Amino acid sequence: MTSNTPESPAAPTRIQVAGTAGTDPYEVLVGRQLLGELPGLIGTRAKRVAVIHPEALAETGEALREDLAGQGYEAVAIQVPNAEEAKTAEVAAYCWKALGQSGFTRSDVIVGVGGGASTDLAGFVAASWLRGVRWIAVPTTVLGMVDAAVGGKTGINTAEGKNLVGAFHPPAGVLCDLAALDSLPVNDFVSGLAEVIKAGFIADPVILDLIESDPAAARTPEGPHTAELIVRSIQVKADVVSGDLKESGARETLNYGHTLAHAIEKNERYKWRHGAAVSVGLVFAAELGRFAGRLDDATADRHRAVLESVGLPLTYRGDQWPRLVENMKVDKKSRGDVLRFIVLDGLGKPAVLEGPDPAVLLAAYGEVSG
Ligand SMILES: NC(=O)c1ccc[n+]([C@@H]2O[C@H](COP(=O)([O-])OP(=O)(O)OC[C@H]3O[C@@H](n4cnc5c(N)ncnc54)[C@H](O)[C@@H]3O)[C@@H](O)[C@H]2O)c1
Ligand SMILES: O=C(O)C(=O)C[C@@H](O)[C@H](O)[C@H](O)COP(=O)(O)O
Ligand SMILES: [Zn+2]
Repeated sequence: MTSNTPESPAAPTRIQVAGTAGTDPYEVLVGRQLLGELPGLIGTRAKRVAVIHPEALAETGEALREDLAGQGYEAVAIQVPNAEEAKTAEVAAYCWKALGQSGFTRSDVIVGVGGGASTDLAGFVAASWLRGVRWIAVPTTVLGMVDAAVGGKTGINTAEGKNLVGAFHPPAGVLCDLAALDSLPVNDFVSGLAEVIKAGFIADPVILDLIESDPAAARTPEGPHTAELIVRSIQVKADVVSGDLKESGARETLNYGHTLAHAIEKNERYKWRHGAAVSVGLVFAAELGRFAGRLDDATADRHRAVLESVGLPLTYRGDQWPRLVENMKVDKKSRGDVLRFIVLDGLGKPAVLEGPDPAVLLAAYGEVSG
């Protein structure tokens, strides 16, 4: 990837997401200085635009609001808490109130700016307001760009579990401005790499090769492969959701590592970053595949090695297993009382493991107990 000057940004990479289940297709753009794309995505019918952004991006949110107001829209900025504190029914209700007070109609548009938590909330507000208004995602974290903003899963958490309330409501477009990553704290940058590595294991091993070639560089926005890692991961997600928006089959593979990850997040009252929990969940899923006799040792071991090389966690508290099993029961892949996991039958070969023997589950957990 070549660098570009402020005067002449290189043309963005465009990744297509097909419309399925009666939804429209859309594009994910990756590049720099992409906000000029917003008016085209907002369209001519909108009179009002609501910019939902986290506290950490107060200046960005206000600048965007001013810019849109300068273009003639009635623009409001709705500031929400950072991270998982935004993914609550109370914050969604706060957003609904702001939309109601601004007279927001079905032809108006929401712009969700921020990390995955902010775009999950903004998308959910868009899905629920007037039973669905258009929205545009402007992800500003690695994780948001490669995963959360793409694919139309929107939602909030409840005390009982992660993302338990939500809707499939794809955006009209996704703008990934790589410059946003410059202000991201390193822990948040690295946390996003867990989903990048997930994409590598389930579908695109070149991702793993690129990270393994220089793990220290992979931890930074300036890394030589950062843009390629992001584009490749988005392509993996786009390919899957283009064929299965509502997770009736192939989309479950994107949940690799998430059954345990979400149980950990709930156990930590959503104070852990999602990517950190996914990292532990990926090691667990690899061990589960190995103990179930489905995954070879080399590929299972590679999980631990590549995750550790970028500084992601590999273990969780050994004494929490009974609580984690309880938490996993509300995983969205569960059917009745049967737990279902995504495991690998080999590199790039994700598959479902249904109702594993509790002894196998415990053995796999033994490998991630710290
Ligand atoms: N919908 C999906 O398909 C999907 C996929 C993966 C993850 N998710 C969700 O995404 C969330 C995690 O997203 P995340 O890792 O982006 O975390 P996050 O949204 O919590 O963001 C992390 C922190 O960084 C701040 N921030 C965001 N952009 C910044 C920037 N450019 N500079 C400085 N600070 C910035 C945020 O305000 C927050 O405090 C979880 O809730 C997870 O469930 C959803
Ligand atoms: O897009 C998907 O599908 C995924 O599973 C991607 C996950 O990385 C993401 O964390 C998603 O929000 C999890 O969904 P959930 O349905 O298990 O809540
Ligand atoms: Zn995830």
